[in-house]
Amino acid sequence: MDTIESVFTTIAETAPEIREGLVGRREYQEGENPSGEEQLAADVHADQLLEERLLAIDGVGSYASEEREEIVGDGSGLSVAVDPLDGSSNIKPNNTMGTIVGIYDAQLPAGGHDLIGAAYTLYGPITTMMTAVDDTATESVVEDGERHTVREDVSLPDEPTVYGFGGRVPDWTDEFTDYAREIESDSSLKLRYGGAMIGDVNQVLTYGGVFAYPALDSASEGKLRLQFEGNPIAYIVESAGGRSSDGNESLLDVDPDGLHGRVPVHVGNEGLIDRLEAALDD
Ligand SMILES: O=P(O)(O)OC[C@H]1O[C@](O)(COP(=O)(O)O)[C@@H](O)[C@@H]1O
Ligand SMILES: [Mg+2]
Ligand SMILES: [Mg+2]
Repeated sequence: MDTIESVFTTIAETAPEIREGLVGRREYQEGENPSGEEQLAADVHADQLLEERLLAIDGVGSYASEEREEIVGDGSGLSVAVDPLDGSSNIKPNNTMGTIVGIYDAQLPAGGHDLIGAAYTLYGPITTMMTAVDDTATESVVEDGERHTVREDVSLPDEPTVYGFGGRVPDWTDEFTDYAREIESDSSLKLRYGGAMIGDVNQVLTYGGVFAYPALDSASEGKLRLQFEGNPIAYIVESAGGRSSDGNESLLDVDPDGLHGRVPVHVGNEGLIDRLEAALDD
């Protein structure tokens, strides 16, 4: 099995333990992650499991995660960049969460064009997984840590129907606000925002539409991290025939600003992202 497939298999095999490990780990603990955010015991538990399992894979030489300052490993072979638990603020209200992995054929921090594979697992009513390699996305149901393919060559529906925008409305820039008003008044689109990027992106990949966590007046780089969230999600959405943008260009073209650098994230149907870039260009 090649290293990319081994990473996907390891993420699927670890999913039940991460999911079961949520119980009893819903409290914030001492300390912050490198982005200055509080850490849940569940974040740290998932991070520890994934570091151990992924670094044990032949061909994986570096492990980095949003939960730890430094890269771990001997730097040989491929690098994996992980968001062990995306949407962890959703744990208390028992809403969706997920795990994201980007597989880079380069030392980190790296640009999106160094990605050779990406995946996420979604802990929803059931556990599903989206994997992307060689410009093709595949959706699986994960049962007892085993992947069962349910959608091959995933592609965004031509007629989009959902949108979800993060950040507080009063904090949106004027240009993004104009775009949001245009989207809200489009009768073919309805609001679907769950507070976990992975759940919101999976809706876009299922129904077609747009997800954004945009630049804010208070945070010009937005909230999401290029290495662990922006790049892998862009790789997956673009593999499904969609587009990604930091507001100006594909996220995969953005030069990394350190390991934990943030970036405005917009992903979805090509037409909706084209309209976003036009709106931000005004
Ligand atoms: O709470 P906010 O500001 O709406 O932010 C929601 C966003 O923050 C995140 O939860 C950040 O991810 P983490 O939970 O991995 O830190 C995204 O999943 C989500 O899109
Ligand atoms: Mg996240
Ligand atoms: Mg996280």
